[in-house]
Amino acid sequence: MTLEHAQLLDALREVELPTLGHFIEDGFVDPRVHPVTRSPQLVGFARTLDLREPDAYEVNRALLAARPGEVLVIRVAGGAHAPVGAVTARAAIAQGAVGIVVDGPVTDVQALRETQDRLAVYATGLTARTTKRTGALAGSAVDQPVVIGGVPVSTGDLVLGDAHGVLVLPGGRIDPEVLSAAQASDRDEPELLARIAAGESLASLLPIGP
Ligand SMILES: O=C([O-])CC(=O)C(=O)O
Ligand SMILES: [Mg+2]
Repeated sequence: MTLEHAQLLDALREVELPTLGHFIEDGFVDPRVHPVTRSPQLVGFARTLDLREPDAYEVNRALLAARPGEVLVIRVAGGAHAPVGAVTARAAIAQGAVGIVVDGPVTDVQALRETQDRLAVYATGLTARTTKRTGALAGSAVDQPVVIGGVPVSTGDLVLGDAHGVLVLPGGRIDPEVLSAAQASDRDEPELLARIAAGESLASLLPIGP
């Protein structure tokens, strides 16, 4: 990872996702994929898994492929089986992964919360219906592009997450002007809030046109 790269990741860990929402329109995952853990801001590179069948062996293949700093991004066809729970989460952490995003449910919720400082987990909900050792996917699902909450994701895309949900940046890129505009907005907002709280005229604080 270059220094520039590391600085970008650091900046993305600091910027507020809702601030990026003022400047970016695409890439926000549908809010039905929501945080299951109370974790630090998530920033990492996607490692995708397209679970067309609820095949537990294929989940293990994705875990073996995961690299430090990655986020497992899993689409669950049918949305009824949990591919992630206590064992998966611990294995992901052992591989250095920083998050898991599932378009589908997860399980073992208590265990997921115990490791929430190290692994952010996003999902559509909870279920006790888990994956099975069927081998149905036979190694065909890791690194396949997926659509998660309406957003296409490929291995190597940047995945951001906070308490509000998940944002995907295709190709791991963000327009530097967008990032600096968001950083400036974050810097300026506390003063605006203070001025509103102090009773300053709203007409002078809230623009109503360009
Ligand atoms: O095997 C699964 O489907 C998920 C699970 O329970 C775990 O990771 O512990
Ligand atoms: Mg389990």
